[in-house]
Amino acid sequence: MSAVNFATQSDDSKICVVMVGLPARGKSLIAGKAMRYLGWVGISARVFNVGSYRRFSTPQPQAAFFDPHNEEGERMRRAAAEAAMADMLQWFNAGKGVVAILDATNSTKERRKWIYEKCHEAGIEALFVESICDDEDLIMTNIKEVKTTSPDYKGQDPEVAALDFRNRIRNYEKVYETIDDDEKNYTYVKLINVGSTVIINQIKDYLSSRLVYYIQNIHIKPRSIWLSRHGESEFNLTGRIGGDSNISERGEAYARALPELMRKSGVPENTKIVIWTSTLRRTIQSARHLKAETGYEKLEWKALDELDSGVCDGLTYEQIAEKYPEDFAARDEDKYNYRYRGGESYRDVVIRLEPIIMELERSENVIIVTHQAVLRCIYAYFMNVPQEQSPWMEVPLHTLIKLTPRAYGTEEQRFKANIPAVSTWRGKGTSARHQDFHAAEGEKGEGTETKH
Ligand SMILES: Nc1ncnc2c1ncn2[C@@H]1O[C@H](COP(=O)(O)OP(=O)(O)OP(=O)(O)O)[C@@H](O)[C@H]1O
Repeated sequence: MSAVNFATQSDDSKICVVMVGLPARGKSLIAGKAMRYLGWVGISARVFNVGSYRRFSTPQPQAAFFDPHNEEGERMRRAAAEAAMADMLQWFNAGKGVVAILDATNSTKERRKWIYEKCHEAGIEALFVESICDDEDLIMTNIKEVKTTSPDYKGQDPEVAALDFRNRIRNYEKVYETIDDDEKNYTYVKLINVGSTVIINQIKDYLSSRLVYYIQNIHIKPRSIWLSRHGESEFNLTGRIGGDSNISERGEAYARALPELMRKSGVPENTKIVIWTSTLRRTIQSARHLKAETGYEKLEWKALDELDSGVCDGLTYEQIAEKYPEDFAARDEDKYNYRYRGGESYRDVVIRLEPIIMELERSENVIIVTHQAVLRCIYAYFMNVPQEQSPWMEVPLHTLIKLTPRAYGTEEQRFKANIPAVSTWRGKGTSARHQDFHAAEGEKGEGTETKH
């Protein structure tokens, strides 16, 4: 494997991201997203959630359990933290772990000192991430949105659960200590009111700085991201890959249908949407009517250009199998890592898409009109699709995918334009099925699904 990513570029540091903050400050959301992002770029990461360890002994505690004067509660919470720490150290010792995320309130200086020392002894860099939020309305919304449905309150009245959770927070507030000058030797980032102010201290290595950059870009404003391949192209019709061909007549019909398809997918009133395309003709042409009819701002990104198929550019899969049989087989064997001669692999595409993902995290509503391989990589990021699976996913032509991020997952809806197109999907060990003229064949219909 010749691919390089930022995991291998950086030193071989092991990092423990230590979440800090009162309950309902988005710690688990940040932890979950960071893990998904790291997995996508190929870095082995795992979340150790102290709450789930505590649930073994105390599945449904009441607010009083978290009272600092409750000795029994304190002892059990300490035991849960120790068990999570032990598992984390064992995971690092087993050799494959690069980033562990310790998801708990870690609300006192004493607790953080204990974590810091444990990590230090084991040669692990501790990176503290504190989320501070004093917006009472937002906290109440958070409680109602995610806490009343937590396993801690299973089967309980949501109103009673919300009140109990509020009291749980009050108990934590009694002992909570924000990270301050006493801890100035630690590496930390403080996110205040969902990143409207960010304080960064003592970041030492490349991986930590990438992580901090990612975390500080996260926002929680409601928004959607729409994904579409370009309309059917002339190359699609002849089964050739790569190139910079125009869209076909049916591709043009899709381009005309796209504004209506967007409306059908549900665009909230007065929503500003930005169109992103690649620099290749087929995506620009596919977004042309959408831009003209809506007046949405449009950006062209080189990073969204299709996977570069090098010497195979302009060939059909049959021709590739004939001319480069070994390469064809090698690609089937490990499609994610296979790099076309003089071209790219999926792994290379993910690396060049990293700034796109960062920008997407910062952005609100965006429609991305791009290419099959690029779309698979972007989709894999949002839907947490494993690397070995993502290059084989079917992303049909003339279909709009709407992704809506929720607190702990992304909701997906697909909208098909009723315009036939060739299928460019190729199963392992076969040549392209580009002769199949049924965009809708065997696909998932319109529907909603949430993945975590
Ligand atoms: N930086 C933030 N500040 C405040 N709220 C946030 C932030 N990030 C995400 N949220 C919101 O917080 C809610 C998720 O809460 P989450 O479960 O992640 O909190 P938590 O801090 O892990 O709580 P707990 O300590 O109970 O596990 C979501 O509704 C999300 O929109």
